[in-house]
Amino acid sequence: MSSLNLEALKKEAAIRAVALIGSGMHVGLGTGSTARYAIEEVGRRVAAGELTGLTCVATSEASDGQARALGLEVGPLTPQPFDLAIDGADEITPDVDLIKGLGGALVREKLVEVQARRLIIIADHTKLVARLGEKAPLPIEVLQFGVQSTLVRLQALGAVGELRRSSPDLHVSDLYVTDNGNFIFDARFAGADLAALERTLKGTLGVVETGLFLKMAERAFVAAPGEVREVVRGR
Ligand SMILES: O=C[C@H](O)[C@H](O)[C@H](O)COP(=O)(O)O
Repeated sequence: MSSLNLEALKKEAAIRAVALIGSGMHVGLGTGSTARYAIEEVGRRVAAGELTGLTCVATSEASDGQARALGLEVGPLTPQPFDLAIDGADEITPDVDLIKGLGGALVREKLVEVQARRLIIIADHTKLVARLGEKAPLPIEVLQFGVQSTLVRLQALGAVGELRRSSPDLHVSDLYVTDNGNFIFDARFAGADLAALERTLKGTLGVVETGLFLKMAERAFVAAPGEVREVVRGR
């Protein structure tokens, strides 16, 4: 499938999710190439007068900038629950467990989305997997300070991977730095107990957060040619 067609599918999924937003809602805005379409559609609906009194929190500097440029009201993260958060994902299981963070925004995404009454995922069909880790590595955000020591601890847990670079260009040796000033270790793990893996990783010194989003999402709109499929947790 051409990348142009995939973009059209991402947009279709985004439009379906944004249709769930109503006036006066407090909304979490995701990050990435699919979430961009959702933010664009929110902006369109606000500009058309279809939505009023919306307040938003963005999960990255990029999404914050896009939303503000569209005239959306964007504020800081407070303990106020979100009616809805809409975001993309890198892998989606049939029970809507997720790997997120290939776009580098996993920490802010988790901080926002854990407060969402409804977390709605949007994606094209290439993101569907039977098991997490099938295609994507697991992004783990780690502190810059002492990173080599953190990597030794992660490798001792069985992680195989590498620190993310800022560019796939082999001549660029700079490491990717997140909006929070941290590095990302893209890891592969053997083993099936992801909840246990998450607990172990969160207990590892130097680890800030992981891209495992387990039992957080309510549903995913997954667009394939000719249909947008709803994948619902617990169904
Ligand atoms: O850190 C980034 C996020 O988790 C994204 O939502 C995820 O990587 C999916 O991005 P995209 O829609 O560009 O495939």
